[in-house]
Amino acid sequence: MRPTICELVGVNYGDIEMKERRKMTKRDVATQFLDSNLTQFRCPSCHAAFRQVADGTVTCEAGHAFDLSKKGTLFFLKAPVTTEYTTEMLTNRQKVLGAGFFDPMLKVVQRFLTPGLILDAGSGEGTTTKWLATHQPNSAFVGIDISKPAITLAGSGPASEHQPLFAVGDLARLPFADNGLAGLVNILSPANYQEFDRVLAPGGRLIKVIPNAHYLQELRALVYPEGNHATYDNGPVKRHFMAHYPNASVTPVSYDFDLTPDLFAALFAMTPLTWQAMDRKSAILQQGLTHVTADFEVAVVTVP
Ligand SMILES: C[S@@+](CC[C@H](N)C(=O)[O-])C[C@H]1O[C@@H](n2cnc3c(N)ncnc32)[C@H](O)[C@@H]1O
Ligand SMILES: [Zn+2]
Repeated sequence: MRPTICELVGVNYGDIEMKERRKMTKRDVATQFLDSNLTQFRCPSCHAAFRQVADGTVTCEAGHAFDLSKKGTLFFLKAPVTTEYTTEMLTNRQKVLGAGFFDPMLKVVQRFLTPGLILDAGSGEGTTTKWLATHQPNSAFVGIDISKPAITLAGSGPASEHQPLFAVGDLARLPFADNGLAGLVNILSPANYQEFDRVLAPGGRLIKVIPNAHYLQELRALVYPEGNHATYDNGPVKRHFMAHYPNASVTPVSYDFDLTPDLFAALFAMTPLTWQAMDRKSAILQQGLTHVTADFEVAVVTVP
């Protein structure tokens, strides 16, 4: 028998033929994902294993039940948490990232990934998770973010062939069993290294991306024309990471990204950085930028 596309690319979606998968709803796709990887998860409330996923609900051994939304997303928090990112900011972030702003950085992240189940911790509106899932088809990806509006956006649009599973959750209380993940990416987001160590398998990779000094420097210069805020100091975040993982390697990634007026407006609207300059918004938008610097450090460690 000829292999299906799923078998050819090696994604663990179970035995479902691709033409059957195309007829599935997003909730079905998420159910299939969970069913195929159920032992890798655990209940975020009581830490018991998940017993089953059926009728759109995943249930733990102790009876805690989590319903899949129509978008195939899960809600793993006790109560919603409000963050500084509004749906409008997240939509603009999706537009800028969708235009490829992070692509060269994500290519470097992808180089360090090994096949298996991979978590994007602090996935935001999901563009990074989807990009990695498409470019690393022999792995399965989960995106977790504490912001419900972010995960709602991540779950929007048609499900792709390599659809990640998205869940609202806290990266300090991850819904994963101990020592199961092949990889954990943590891009411009907060971290909890104790929890990351718990969920990573021996030999698993942690890849943390932090902004470097010149990240968005042209935008910073517009926002703070008089001050010394045009560069960003990643020292505290990097020192904290290196203290926990002294054997980590760090790869700098820096490039220029071209902006149209439309993309510049989206860039201005996607970050809290520009809140300082809301009173000068129309002047800044008129002045515009034709390009902006992307400057990161990609810190990688293989856990023992
Ligand atoms: C600057 S955004 C980066 C999002 C995405 N990685 C990206 O690069 O576009 C930081 C993200 O971390 C999320 N976050 C903050 N605290 C979190 C927590 N305790 N658990 C999960 N996500 C969290 C925020 O909701 C936000 O989406
Ligand atoms: Zn439970």
